Amino acid sequence: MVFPSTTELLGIIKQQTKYYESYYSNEGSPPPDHYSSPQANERKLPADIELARQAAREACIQLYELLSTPTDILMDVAPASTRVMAVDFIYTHRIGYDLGWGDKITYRELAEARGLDEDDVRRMLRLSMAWLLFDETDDGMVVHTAPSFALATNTGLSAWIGIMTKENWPSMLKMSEAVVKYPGSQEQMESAYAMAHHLVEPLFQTWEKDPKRIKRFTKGMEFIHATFGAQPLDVLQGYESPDNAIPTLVDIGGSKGHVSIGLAHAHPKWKFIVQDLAQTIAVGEKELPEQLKDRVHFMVHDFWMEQPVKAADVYFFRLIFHDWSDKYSIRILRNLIPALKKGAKVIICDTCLPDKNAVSPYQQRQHRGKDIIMKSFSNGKERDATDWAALFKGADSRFEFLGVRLPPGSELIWGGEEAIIEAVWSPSSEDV
Ligand SMILES: C[S@@+](CC[C@H](N)C(=O)[O-])C[C@H]1O[C@@H](n2cnc3c(N)ncnc32)[C@H](O)[C@@H]1O
Repeated sequence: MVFPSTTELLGIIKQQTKYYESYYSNEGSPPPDHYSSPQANERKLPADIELARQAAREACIQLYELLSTPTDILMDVAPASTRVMAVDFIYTHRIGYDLGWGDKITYRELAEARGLDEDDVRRMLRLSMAWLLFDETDDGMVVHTAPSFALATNTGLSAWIGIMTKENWPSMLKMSEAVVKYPGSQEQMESAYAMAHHLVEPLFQTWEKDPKRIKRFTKGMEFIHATFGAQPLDVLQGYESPDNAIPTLVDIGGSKGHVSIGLAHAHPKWKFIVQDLAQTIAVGEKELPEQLKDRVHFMVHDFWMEQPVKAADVYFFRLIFHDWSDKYSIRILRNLIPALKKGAKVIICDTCLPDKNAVSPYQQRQHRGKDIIMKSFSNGKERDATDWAALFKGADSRFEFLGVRLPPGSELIWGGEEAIIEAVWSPSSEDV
């Protein structure tokens, strides 16, 4: 891979930042910073401006790394881990979760409200401030910055941070041990996560017995979908029923139905059946908007069992297969077969890894990071286009692989573009 020079990177930064800033200067205001209001920071930018912002950000990181010595690169691990610690501290103790934007509070009040030592809180928050979370006023009071306010008030973002620090972080530190103990394992119970959390049964069953974890996970998944997900419209693009029949989509492992709900709004003719484990389905049923109750249904179904909904038009899986190794992913696909009618579509929304040299090392970092997080989590994996084709072929030759497409706008999804991976059930006439 050819890396841009410092001069080229400076050129990119200058050009892209100027373009990004032009959007604000046309409106007569500067771009927001970490101290600007939440409204200014949460504003959704037009696609071209957002792309310019991302390009400038990536070039800045590349420039920073180009100006780093080999020792610098390695020594950066220490501050990076203190950032995780600071975020975990705030999340764990809900520091500032009831502090309004612009409100001030003393360290003592923060500590007393959480039953913590004042000096511990001061030191942890001064570390957090160095990472742009909270600020201290001239008179020694604590106030929010835009990032700390976002963590405190965006329940989905907060849940996602909790998943990262409480669930993932301990398992990442077990990874090196797991690959020695269980080399090349495809088993969930042999994952770094299982080791770190001392699992006695598979993780989804473990979570099922812990309503707080289920709530955090469903909330976090909903946030990821709303913030980085492929737009529901694109998933069913080209699938409108030609004959006025009411088509059905089965959303397998659909959590609390956030994707099906989005799809239901976009496709008023379709019916949706969301399947998941019992606790998750209970959350979904409780939260389902009244006006969708006739078209979005929930069903407890374990995808290790045969699919009970026969002859649906689409069997949909979002962010399911990356949780599982090939051995288990093939099992999930095979459990569909008795239910499939000729022409039924299997639509998967998941990552499709780009070629190693097709994207910058910075973007590779996101993709490869996700791949190894899935390994540490459950010995799952992210797949490239060849892997996806092989998965369907390995499940059954009657799955005709239709390919992978990236929905419009996926280039805006930083490091996490969700591909749409499709197959059609095509038995030969003797098989039908
Ligand atoms: C990574 S989440 C994806 C959720 C949702 N599809 C989304 O895109 O936000 C995986 C989902 O699979 C569900 N799941 C795990 N094991 C399952 C099983 N054996 N049968 C059905 N669902 C299961 C989990 O409860 C969870 O909701």
